[in-house]
Amino acid sequence: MFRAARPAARTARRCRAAAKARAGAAADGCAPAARRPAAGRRSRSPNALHDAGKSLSTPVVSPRVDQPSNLRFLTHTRHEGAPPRPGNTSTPVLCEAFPMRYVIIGAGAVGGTVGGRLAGSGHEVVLVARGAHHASLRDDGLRLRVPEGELTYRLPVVDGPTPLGELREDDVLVLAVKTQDTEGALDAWGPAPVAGGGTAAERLPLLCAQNGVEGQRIALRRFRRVYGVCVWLPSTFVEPGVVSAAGSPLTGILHLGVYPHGTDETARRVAADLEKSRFEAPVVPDLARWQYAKLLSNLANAVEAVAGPVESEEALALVGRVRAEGRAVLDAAGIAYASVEEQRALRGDKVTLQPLEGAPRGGGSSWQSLTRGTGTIEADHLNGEIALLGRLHGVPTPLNELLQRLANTCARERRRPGAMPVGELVRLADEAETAVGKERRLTR
Ligand SMILES: CC(C)(CO)C(=O)C(=O)O
Repeated sequence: MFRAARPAARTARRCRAAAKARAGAAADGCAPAARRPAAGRRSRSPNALHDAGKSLSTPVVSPRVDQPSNLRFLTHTRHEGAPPRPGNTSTPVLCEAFPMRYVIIGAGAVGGTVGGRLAGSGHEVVLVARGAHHASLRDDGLRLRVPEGELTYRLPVVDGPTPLGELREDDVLVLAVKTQDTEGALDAWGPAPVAGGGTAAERLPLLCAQNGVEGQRIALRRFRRVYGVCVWLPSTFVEPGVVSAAGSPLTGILHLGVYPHGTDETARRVAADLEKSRFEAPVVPDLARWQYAKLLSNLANAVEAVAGPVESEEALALVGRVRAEGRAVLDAAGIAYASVEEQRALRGDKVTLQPLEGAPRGGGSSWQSLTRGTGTIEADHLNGEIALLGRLHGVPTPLNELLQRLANTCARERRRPGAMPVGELVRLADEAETAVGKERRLTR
């Protein structure tokens, strides 16, 4: 529960002292350095299959949970690099000396990994899950399979905000559900009351750790304080209660920033916590540039889901065409995106996939949706985002439309991933492009 704040002046003094100490450390060259990968390692694609490896050890980790909150509010400010948000003039800024509690809404592959890693570095974490996953997390803890072994985290687990009572003023909500589940999650969490008055939507920071660009836009309709995350985190939902993340030496790279643009103290504090938890977390004023670059890479998700691993020359060539279509659309829309070289330079070998026993990585998030037979898939917000922008800016997108349609059909009909031979998919892609070419000639 939220505790009474100390007198603001005293808290401000403590925070200023902490900031001064940090600045001094940085000047002395003692600031925490970004983790560097071991030299000489070969990076593997996060989408590669990993099914060989060594035995798992099973340490039971007892992260700090339910520790008293030391949170104190310092000042009120607005985020930098962006105009003030209406109604957001009294956003409390949390003093860096005091910890925050992370409420992970959607503790699946990405959410479970982020939550587990934060808990492992001593942060207070609440997991939100439903059904069999909720029951397993509650009864047996979160089992996180990572290159160090299987780590078990016994954390508070809820299926919605009600069991938590009032949310705390130091809560950070991390939305890690798939984009198509965003509305439902926000319906539940937006109106939740926060200690001291107001609702989550009015007062708490909401970080959208999702693929695509739409979740944060949906969120900003309801929440005042929205942050975007560019999620580079190969992870898998193995079975209820178990998630795996094979990246090493880092578990993932999570760019973050204020949505729609800018940075602020909350983003920096979250990033600092993530950087203590095996992530690199650059706080960037132009997050969209990274997110659109990631969107281009996620256009291949549907190819993998529909036709299996993108390994053959045929499949790689098709992905090249699908991404070229995506780039043409972004260029026509005047949307900037980080280049492949810039992304490669930043990521280097920092997130190299290691074999994990008992947790083979079959594929990316769309592949996993088909494997689990969830009945839905993210394609409307990946290939569908390109189709939407194409229609808005007059650029035909036959390949992305085709993939969006096929991926949705596979999900709806609960087909296994890779059900269509890649040759057949290429034939359909050729046909779709030819049809658009003919249509254009006729309408000229
Ligand atoms: C890059 C990767 C594999 C992990 O973040 C991904 O985006 C996905 O699975 O959709």
